[in-house]
Amino acid sequence: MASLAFDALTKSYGSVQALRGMTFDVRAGEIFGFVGSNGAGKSTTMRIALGVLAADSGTVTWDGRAVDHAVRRRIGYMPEERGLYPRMKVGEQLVYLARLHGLDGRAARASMEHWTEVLGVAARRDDEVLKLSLGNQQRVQLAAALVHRPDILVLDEPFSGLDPVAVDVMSGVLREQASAGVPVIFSSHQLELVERISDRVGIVRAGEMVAVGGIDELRSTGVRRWVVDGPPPGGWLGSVPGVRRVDGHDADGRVVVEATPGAPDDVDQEVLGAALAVGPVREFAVLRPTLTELYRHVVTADAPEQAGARA
Ligand SMILES: Nc1ncnc2c1ncn2[C@@H]1O[C@H](COP(=O)(O)OP(=O)(O)OP(=O)(O)O)[C@@H](O)[C@H]1O
Repeated sequence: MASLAFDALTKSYGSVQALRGMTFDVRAGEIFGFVGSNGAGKSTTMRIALGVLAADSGTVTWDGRAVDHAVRRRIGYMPEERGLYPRMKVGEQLVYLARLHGLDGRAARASMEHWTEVLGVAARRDDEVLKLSLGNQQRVQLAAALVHRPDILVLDEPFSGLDPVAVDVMSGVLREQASAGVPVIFSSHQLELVERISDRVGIVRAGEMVAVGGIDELRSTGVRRWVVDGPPPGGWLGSVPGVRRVDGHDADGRVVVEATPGAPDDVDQEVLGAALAVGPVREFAVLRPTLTELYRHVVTADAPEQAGARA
């Protein structure tokens, strides 16, 4: 299956090392959520794919072939700093961009009409971009990324500042594109949204990919936690080495217990056994972390010196 592969990218801006061997791939037909702290290196990685920036070392390939000018023309890109001409009319601008990417006049016009319709900005075709609200400018920005019918989508924070309806429209468009075989990578700080719409997620820390995988796969790794609805923990929890109670997670008499690093694989059986030895256990279940919890764990654990947060 074709994939957009980032392999061992490094990039420094003067003394700031923004990328330190960034490696991952985005497969055709999937939505890949790209997350990480401010300054972790997401925009830098995306800009390198677009050729807006050059890497110091490492490669970006599409279907095994170096991403060159011809491939880049087939990428739909939404830059973080946005890139529309404020004084140009929405419709003219989209037609212009489509033509720039090789569509003939008729196809460019049809594509502009289609995307302004789908994205709910058809009524604004004759308005200058600067007269639109920020959310509507963003819809136009997505239309600009899609108007030339790209084979690959690279979107830098496409959801920031959108209202919930626009988020749904945008997510629907990304899903449709992925279903048509387009690899879609988008960065975001809205982790619940990322968890909801991504097929796979990559978590970046200080210029490196530190966790990557399907949501379920990621959620089943990392910290092991169980919820126990049984006798008061004071009577049994202290007797099990390798676990601790997670404060602030009790609900309806249930406690949350977490394995500490180095705990044996079967420590869950010991927890259950210890609780049962004291009284009845009504519920004992694996508690999988949310993406937000996982993110906090991965991003803060043994954090190396950050590449530097941007102001
Ligand atoms: N043009 C530049 N000149 C100097 N340093 C830069 C430049 N662009 C980015 N950096 C630095 O490179 C690092 C990575 O920045 P980048 O914008 O790629 O991060 P990001 O993950 O996209 O962050 P955010 O979530 O805040 O958008 C940061 O330390 C940033 O300050």
